[in-house]
Amino acid sequence: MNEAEVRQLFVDSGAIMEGHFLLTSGLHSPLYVEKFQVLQYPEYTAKLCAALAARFVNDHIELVVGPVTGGVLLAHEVGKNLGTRAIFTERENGKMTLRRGFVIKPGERVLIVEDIVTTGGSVDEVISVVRQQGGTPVAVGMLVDRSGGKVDFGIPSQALLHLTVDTYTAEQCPLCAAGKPFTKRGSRKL
Ligand SMILES: O=P(O)(O)OC[C@H]1O[C@H](OP(=O)(O)OP(=O)(O)O)[C@H](O)[C@@H]1O
Ligand SMILES: O=C(O)c1cc(=O)[nH]c(=O)[nH]1
Ligand SMILES: [Mg+2]
Repeated sequence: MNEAEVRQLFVDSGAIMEGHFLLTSGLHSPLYVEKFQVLQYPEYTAKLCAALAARFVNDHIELVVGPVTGGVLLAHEVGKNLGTRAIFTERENGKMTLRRGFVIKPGERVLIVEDIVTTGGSVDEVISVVRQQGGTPVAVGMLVDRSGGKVDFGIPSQALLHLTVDTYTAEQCPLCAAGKPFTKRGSRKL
């Protein structure tokens, strides 16, 4: 899939939403990409993940890790394409962690996958978990990088779709200043 096809899939699925949103980073934004409007179709998830996995076929990936919620699906499908195990991280008392008895072997070469990246904070936390467990974070694969190319994980990264979207602190948010109420969509408890 090329970038235009990925963009069209997100638009046609109704994933691109306008309004006033509180993001997982605590930032506010007039645009939200509701990945599950796309991921609810297994056929689309499979196509996107095949395209993402293709970017990393020469990286000798041994394990794919993604953060809950979308990362569970993405890791599974990308791992299927790469012939690896697939596990996920989740937050415990707000801290990203590995549960469920998941183990990363020493030196294991890990691909981190993520659905939407805004600040890159969630991916950074997953990278830290992988390092703490003794694994080797090799690269990051994203469906959508909405940071305008600003994110830098210190390891190679690839995104299927690049967007540049405004984000604001609550204090600087023009939508707050205009009195427009915000909504919170993701699973993180803020
Ligand atoms: O780059 P960041 O600033 O960290 O933001 C991106 C993260 O926020 C969203 O997850 P969220 O925590 O809202 O939960 P969800 O995946 O369950 O929707 C999104 O799925 C990414 O994981
Ligand atoms: O930053 C976020 O929390 C976020 C932004 C976005 O567009 N979509 C999403 O699922 N999460
Ligand atoms: Mg998430």
